[in-house]
Amino acid sequence: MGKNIADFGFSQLTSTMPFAAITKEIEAEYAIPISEEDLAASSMLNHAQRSAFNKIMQKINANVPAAFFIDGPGGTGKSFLYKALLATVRSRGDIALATATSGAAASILPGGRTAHSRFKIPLQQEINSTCNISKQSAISKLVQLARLIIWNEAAMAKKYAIESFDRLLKDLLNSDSIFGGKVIVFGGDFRQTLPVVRKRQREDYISASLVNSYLWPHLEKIRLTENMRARLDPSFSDFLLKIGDGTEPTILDNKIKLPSSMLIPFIDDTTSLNLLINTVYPSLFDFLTSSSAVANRAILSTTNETVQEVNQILIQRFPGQETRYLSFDQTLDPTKQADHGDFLNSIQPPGLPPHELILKPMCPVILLRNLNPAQGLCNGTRLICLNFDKNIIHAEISVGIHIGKHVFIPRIPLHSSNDESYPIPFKRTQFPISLCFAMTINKSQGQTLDFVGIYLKEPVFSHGQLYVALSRARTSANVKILLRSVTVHSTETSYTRNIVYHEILAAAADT
Ligand SMILES: Nc1ncnc2c1ncn2[C@@H]1O[C@H](COP(=O)(O)OP(=O)(O)OP(=O)(O)O)[C@@H](O)[C@H]1O
Repeated sequence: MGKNIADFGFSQLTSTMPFAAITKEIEAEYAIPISEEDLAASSMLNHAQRSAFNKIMQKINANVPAAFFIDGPGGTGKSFLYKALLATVRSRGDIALATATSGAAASILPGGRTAHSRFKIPLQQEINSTCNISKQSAISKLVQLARLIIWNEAAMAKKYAIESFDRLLKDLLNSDSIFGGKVIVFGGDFRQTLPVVRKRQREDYISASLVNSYLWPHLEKIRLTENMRARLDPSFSDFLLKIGDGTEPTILDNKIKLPSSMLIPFIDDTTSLNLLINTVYPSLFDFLTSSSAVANRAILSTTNETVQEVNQILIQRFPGQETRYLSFDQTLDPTKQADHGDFLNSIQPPGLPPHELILKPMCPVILLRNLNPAQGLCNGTRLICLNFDKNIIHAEISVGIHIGKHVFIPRIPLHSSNDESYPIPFKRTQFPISLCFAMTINKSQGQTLDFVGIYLKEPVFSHGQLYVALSRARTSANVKILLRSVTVHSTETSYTRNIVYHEILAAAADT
């Protein structure tokens, strides 16, 4: 599974520290495995990655304040660079904290946690919101010891979250310097999806973005440009960049034309969806023998409804005996239970597992909560189910550094979010997982997949979605898209909407 700091002869560090400082969090950081692959990454960097690596390591070595933003289109090796930095710093016996905006992006980094859970950043941020960490806390000690803090997918974070992180570090470290004088590496790509905002208005996305923060001018920008994911298919790489930059010409009704080689022909809804499913998953029996090969395939779609539609079809076709788990849904106000119980069973609020969870041995699922980040169980971790008990599911992690690890998933109470479209506050007791033959485009951000199906029953509805979906694959031959025909004229089935907020890209390019 790899080495940890102790294997590099630094175990004495913990024994020379004051006892009070040897907190659970610090021990957990020292126990993070350092894989041979990540250690070797620093010798495999391309020219721009190497220059970034050297610049950042120089600040760490000199122990001087620095705040960077690694800016690069999808696939240019931002995560690869973070892994090289984390492995290098950790192998010297130092602490490097790995965080990301989303659980899925955090799960890609060894020891990764969401920045919100690591720094107790309030989920509903306002201007001047503060993190809930005292100077005497374990996390405060961890921050003081950290030589490097990485925040991946920062373009997806609300500026107020990053501003409250800045205030937290200044407070914990008694410093007026930006981020308390630590070496901080943010990274992301403003071509990809932006922070989730309630009203989904263009101006709300723009004002919530880090590029509109007082911090943005203080971050030293480092640009990566070579698409390492799609380097074997340069014309695909160029096409992706045009989609991301919004420079692919719009032809019909403000839509772009997709290459016919990437399209699943539209015949009718059912036939074409079947074609897409059979192309992405030609043999579901393969799951029974090779969990990792098939775990790297997925159908991506825009909404939870279309994702569920595909997952339900696939679990029915999946071989094996099904186990059915029904959730127990309770209104927070017990007097409302009788009126709303059945209704709650019928709804599927974002972020909650379904009321009816149908699973089979070896089927792929995704975790919806941070259960135990140190053990690889983050919101976004993908798993393969093994055995089912009444209140526990035995599963195996199928991607990332904890791949192959056997884990147990408990049934737990989960609260609905404060979403206006679901006005009755309630809790659902269910396993915090959902099937992941299909997942939302937003959940796939940060992942490299062997084969990607894109199901656009409705066109994309926000900035960067089409780009994120397309850029998960390494070659154009490994992407198939199904566009639903809105009219009977089948010629229109090769056109789709691409939403790009040029003002965000312009602000991000302006250093
Ligand atoms: N220097 C390198 N040598 C070999 N492979 C590399 C190198 N840099 C990146 N890669 C590979 O290219 C793929 C994309 O890299 P990575 O996931 O780090 O990109 P990214 O910029 O983080 O992408 P995204 O923005 O989509 O999350 C990965 O499979 C990674 O292992």
